[in-house]
Amino acid sequence: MAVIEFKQVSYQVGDKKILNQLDLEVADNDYLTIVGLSGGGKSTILTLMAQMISATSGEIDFQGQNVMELDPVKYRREVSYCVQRPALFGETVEDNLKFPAEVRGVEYNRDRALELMARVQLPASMMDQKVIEVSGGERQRIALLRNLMYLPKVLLLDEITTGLDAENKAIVWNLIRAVHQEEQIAIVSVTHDQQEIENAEKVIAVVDGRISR
Ligand SMILES: Nc1ncnc2c1ncn2[C@@H]1O[C@H](COP(=O)(O)OP(=O)(O)OP(=O)(O)O)[C@@H](O)[C@H]1O
Repeated sequence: MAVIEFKQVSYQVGDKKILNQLDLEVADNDYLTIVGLSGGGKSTILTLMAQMISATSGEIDFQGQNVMELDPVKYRREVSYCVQRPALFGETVEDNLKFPAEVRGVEYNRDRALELMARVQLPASMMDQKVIEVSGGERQRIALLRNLMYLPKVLLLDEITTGLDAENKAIVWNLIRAVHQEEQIAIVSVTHDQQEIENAEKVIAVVDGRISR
């Protein structure tokens, strides 16, 4: 079954057609990699999936229901969006891992946070580290853990390993592949990374706002 489905989705700003009558399906356990030249519309597809913006025309469904009819707060818990060079919140690393519990009004699960930290090779001692003191690679890993404290149905990744070194990239991809396989989370990843593209399960190329087949 499709977890996200685009039906003839267009996105236009002024006279500029950014996406043109796009049909696209993300199945329950897909790992979809979106590629294409710069400016083709890849990030726009992700921001539409994340409901940061709304389609100009057409319909986007989540598990068979029009997203326009769904509660945006609940939707964002199911469809989680991670960007390149994400901002960290609060003062410490742990503030970021507490945040998902705070917005849900539930108790923070420190064991879960520590388990995730270990999976991306961050020591427990880093919990108290100030966010302004973490490196770019650490920041990307911490932000990704924030997305995974509560497992979404779909994880949207916008060039999240761009600018990271090979070691950091491998750590990040290992966790993503693991949650995809173990927890059956659908992944939609926009990338220019050659290695990621070579290892991709399903690739979609976007050219001038359309899927090129
Ligand atoms: N709000 C907006 N107003 C005007 N133009 C926009 C807006 N959002 C996106 N665009 C334009 O739409 C096109 C597609 O942008 P998008 O960011 O989706 O491309 P992309 O394929 O992700 O590119 P890149 O690989 O460089 O990140 C670009 O030409 C961009 O300038």
